[in-house]
Amino acid sequence: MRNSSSAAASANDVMMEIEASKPQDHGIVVGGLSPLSETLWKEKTNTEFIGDVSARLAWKDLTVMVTLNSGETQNVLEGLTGYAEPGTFTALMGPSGSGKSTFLDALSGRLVSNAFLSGRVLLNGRKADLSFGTAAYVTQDDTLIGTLTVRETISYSAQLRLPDRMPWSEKRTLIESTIIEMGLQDCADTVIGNWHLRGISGGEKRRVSIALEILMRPRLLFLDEPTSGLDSASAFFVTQTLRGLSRDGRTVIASIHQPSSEVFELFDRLYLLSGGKTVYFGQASEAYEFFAQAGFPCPALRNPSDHFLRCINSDFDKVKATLKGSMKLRFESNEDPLDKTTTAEAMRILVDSYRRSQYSYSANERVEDMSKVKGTVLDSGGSQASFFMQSYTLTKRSFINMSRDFGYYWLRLVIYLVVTICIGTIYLNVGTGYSSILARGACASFVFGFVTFLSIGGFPSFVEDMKVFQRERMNGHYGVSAFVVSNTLSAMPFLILITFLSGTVCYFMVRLHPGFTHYLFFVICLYASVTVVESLMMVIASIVPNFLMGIIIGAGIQGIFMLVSGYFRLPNDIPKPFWRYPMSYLSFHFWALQGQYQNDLMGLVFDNSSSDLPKIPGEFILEQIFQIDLNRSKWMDVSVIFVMIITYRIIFFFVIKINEDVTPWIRGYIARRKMQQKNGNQKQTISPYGLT
Ligand SMILES: Nc1ncnc2c1ncn2[C@@H]1O[C@H](COP(=O)(O)OP(=O)(O)OP(=O)(O)O)[C@@H](O)[C@H]1O
Repeated sequence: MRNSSSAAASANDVMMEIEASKPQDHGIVVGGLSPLSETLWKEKTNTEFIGDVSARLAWKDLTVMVTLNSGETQNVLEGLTGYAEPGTFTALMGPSGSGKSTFLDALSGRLVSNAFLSGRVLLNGRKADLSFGTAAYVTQDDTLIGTLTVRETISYSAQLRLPDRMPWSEKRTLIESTIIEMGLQDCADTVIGNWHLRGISGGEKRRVSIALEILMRPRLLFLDEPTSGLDSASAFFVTQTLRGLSRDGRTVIASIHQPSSEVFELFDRLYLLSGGKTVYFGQASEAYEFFAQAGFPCPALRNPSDHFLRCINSDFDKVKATLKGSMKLRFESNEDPLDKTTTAEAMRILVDSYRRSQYSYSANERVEDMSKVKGTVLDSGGSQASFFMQSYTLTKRSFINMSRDFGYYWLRLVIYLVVTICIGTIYLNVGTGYSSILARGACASFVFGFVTFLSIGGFPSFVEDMKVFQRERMNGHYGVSAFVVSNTLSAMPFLILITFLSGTVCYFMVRLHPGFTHYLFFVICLYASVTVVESLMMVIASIVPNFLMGIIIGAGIQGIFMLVSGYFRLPNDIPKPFWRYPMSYLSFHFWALQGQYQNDLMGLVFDNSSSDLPKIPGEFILEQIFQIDLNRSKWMDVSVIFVMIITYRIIFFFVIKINEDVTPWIRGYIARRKMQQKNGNQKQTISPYGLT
């Protein structure tokens, strides 16, 4: 009874959360905030909160210039002027390579380092730095965690970003209302899907990606080709959802590739780009008229968006020329003006017509008006959750993912067990005869060399983790340190389980040195060795995000480390420069073998029962045959491996930081230098003023 009333209450909350942001009249709601959105935004705004947190975005004379490797510069966007208002859905269209993605990147502050922006981008009349969370940005690819359900994906994202002090009931209301808003109720408890789990459809995945970004109730939403790769019904559903989001007073800008006529009808405004220039900006419904006035009316029965793109896609010129050359195209008399002129010429006419048109004039006027009105400063600054909440949530999410993904650790556990059973049967009850001396050495070398090497198999999963991290990081969901901490902690239980089980099988089948501490050392050393390989592979994944290249590099590094471990060549015989110092000391195999040899042989006596040959103490073998320094404790050797794990984790942290902060700066600097040198050579000057 109590449960059902609380469920009803929470359902009411969810409906209130949605209802409050629905349009009240026939028109568009501006700044209509639900109760929870209002709480969130009150904390985010720098200026006095006046209830209106709508985003009015205007851009004037926006030009983006990129430097190419040769030092040449190229204008990708040229003098774009326009605006996007709350409650509207602006579609950005243009042929491939026309600059749509660059335009979205320029507006959202995500331009790559060799691209330079000039002109103004104003948010609510103020110069805006839109990076990290002020505006939400949904990228083209859906990098989601395949093992989580839709509801879990959104819930974890909420816990990662919503303030810690917000009660769970309120967080749940936001999560449920987001699920309803994106039409995901039917698949809320279905997994996203991966290589071995059948999951939700492509259109649903796209809606989950959008749901994650609207969770924090952003007022400005950028989407890069949200409908590409979807069938017409899914594309229509996604676009309809975006239009619905805009009707809640949000400002939505999306680049759309080849929309169907149903999808086209959902656009409020259309920004048509070709070769980086504005072909048309205005009401989507007035675009027909503009094209007709410019001399390119849309023929009856043709999809308007197909016609617009046909008029401005210069690739058609090349296609026509090729077909003409091969005599495949017969020219019949046709009334279509496009058949009488080249696309390049049509584009020139359209760009000129737009520049002189009423549409361009009124866009300029509106931009001027918008830049005079100073509104609320929208600066969300990304996640509002504390470092501990972020680390805890990421650890939990990552742990659940690892436990559900068969390929992450379970498969490795099976392989480890199979391999260690093989080792166990080959070295079964190895004994203390003379021949067991080399057998013990070889067994240790194989376990700490090849068996730990198998950890490389986790690399594809690390790469997937890095992709999710990069998307979430770009959108300001959490910090790098929280990611590194969670990544380390979540793997720990699995690695302990794998090494404990396989180490135990191997230890007792081979019957290595008897005694609990010896067994414990063997398992700890195996755990440390597998963890250090994982840490090394994580560093590689952060530098080389391609899994084939990463596996090859990881295998190469481990092969070299194995070579100098002291088994294939005895420590004192390894050439001193480079191989012994520093390579053997950098090799974790070296420390693992030194420790395990001591652990196994010290205290044992080897004899040969069939002859009168002398008994050989383990200490003698260690010093004289394996060249082990007995003054150093085996625990010291294993400690060195733990220090290596920490060092690799620190390197991992810094590599991510360098990738984020230093590399773009260096690339930008190089691009600028190349540009300056080129200009110097050509005795030209490109004004650096206004370039950012
Ligand atoms: N950083 C850059 N360096 C060099 N060239 C660039 C850079 N960014 C964009 N370009 C070039 O600018 C043009 C526009 O690229 P952009 O990705 O913005 O086009 P698009 O309209 O989004 O294309 P698509 O629809 O195929 O994704 C392309 O020719 C591209 O090669």
